[in-house]
Amino acid sequence: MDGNGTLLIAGETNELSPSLPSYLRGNGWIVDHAKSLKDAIDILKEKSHETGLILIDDGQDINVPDIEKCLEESSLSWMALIHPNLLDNASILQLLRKHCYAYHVLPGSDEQVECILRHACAMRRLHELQKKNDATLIDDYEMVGTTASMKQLFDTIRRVAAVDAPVFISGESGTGKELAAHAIHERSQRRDGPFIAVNCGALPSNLIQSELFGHEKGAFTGASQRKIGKVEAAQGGTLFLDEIGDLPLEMQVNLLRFLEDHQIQRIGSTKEIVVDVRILAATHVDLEKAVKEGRFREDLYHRLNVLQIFLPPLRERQEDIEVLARFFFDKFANEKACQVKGFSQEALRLMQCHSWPGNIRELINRVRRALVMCETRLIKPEDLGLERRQSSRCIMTLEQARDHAEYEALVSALGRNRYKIQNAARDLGVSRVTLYRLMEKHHIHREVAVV
Ligand SMILES: Nc1ncnc2c1ncn2[C@@H]1O[C@H](COP(=O)(O)OP(=O)(O)OP(=O)(O)O)[C@@H](O)[C@H]1O
Repeated sequence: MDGNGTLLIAGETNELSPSLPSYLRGNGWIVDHAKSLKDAIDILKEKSHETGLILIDDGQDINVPDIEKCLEESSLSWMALIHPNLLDNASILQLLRKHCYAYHVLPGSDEQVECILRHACAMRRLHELQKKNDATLIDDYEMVGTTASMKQLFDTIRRVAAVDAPVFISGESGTGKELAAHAIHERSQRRDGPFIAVNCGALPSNLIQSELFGHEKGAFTGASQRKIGKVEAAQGGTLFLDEIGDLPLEMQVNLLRFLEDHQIQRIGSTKEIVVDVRILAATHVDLEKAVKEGRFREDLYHRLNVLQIFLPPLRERQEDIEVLARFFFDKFANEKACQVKGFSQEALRLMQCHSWPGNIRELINRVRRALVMCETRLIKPEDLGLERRQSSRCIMTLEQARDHAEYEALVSALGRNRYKIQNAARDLGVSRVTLYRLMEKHHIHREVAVV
């Protein structure tokens, strides 16, 4: 590790290793020392450290929730120094597993402790470096993307944000249409005005008129109050009309009229109100087809379709899958300290092969689920709910294809022979020793195998 690491020591060192802080300082560490957990939490709130050393002695009343609070306060790399008696304490062991990079049982020499701290600090720096590399790929509205199509999209967003014309955003469900609309608004001159989103598909047809344009008190049965519609609420800002393809034909006429004269009338009123909004519309259906089939007005289509943005499906953005997965992993893992450190190679490979019908929304859900399900340091395919079965759309090198075929042949022979090693080995034309070696290579568990 190059340079000095920053370290917070939490706990009283006097009886344990009185020389430790000065030893570490002497070796170039920048050390803060909090004698109590409460002081440690206060310091962590103010200052960031790369590494933490928490001392858990047996003599005191062990307060597990307080220790956990301290370990969760910051995402630094923790090492624990614990009294040997605590190795029987299930809650302490769970804390170590969940929050610490490493632990050492007392007594530990200053050299040993420093060696572990150096590793912890190096891992922390590696993690930060990777985050920084990924972060450079994140646009400033938290839209992640590395592929050429995403870079082009970010560029288009910047361009369309600079003008005030309507934008038509298309793309499959979950590809980020609403996020793109937000990004346009945030970069436009209207950023200080409201951003109002309306899901045209979710509105019952009898309420759409009032929802969009508002109504006066007593305009119809049940209209006990004046209601400002979404269009008026977006005054000075941006109105995002999601699922515009689901807007009933009669409402399409009203919307077209508004787009032409920028005036609305609340139901039950004859007063024209001028509303200055920018319209962004989105759909996941083929609107041109809807126009051809007479379900969508052609004049409205052309009004909305001045500028276009297309959000590509995730399966066509292979390089983005891993970057996005890591982005959401960091986002959710940081919400709570957890023992999961990343994705296994197999999980990453299967993510590349999956067709992602739900696009980024599906990826988010799978990563969240994996963080809950995962019981090891690395997320496995099953934690993500992805099958090990290979999808035909995955791009593989010859070596990967061979590897995969080998795995499939092993699993199928073992399954056919109910995990009887001798029989499976005979079917495969290999020795038992070779079969064992191959099972180990592919992480096929021997516990279920019968010799
Ligand atoms: N490039 C991206 N980087 C980071 N997060 C993204 C990106 N694109 C989409 N997301 C996230 O994915 C989720 C789905 O995005 P969004 O709601 O914008 O999709 P949509 O296309 O509008 O979906 P629908 O058609 O179902 O309304 C959101 O949580 C959004 O923040």
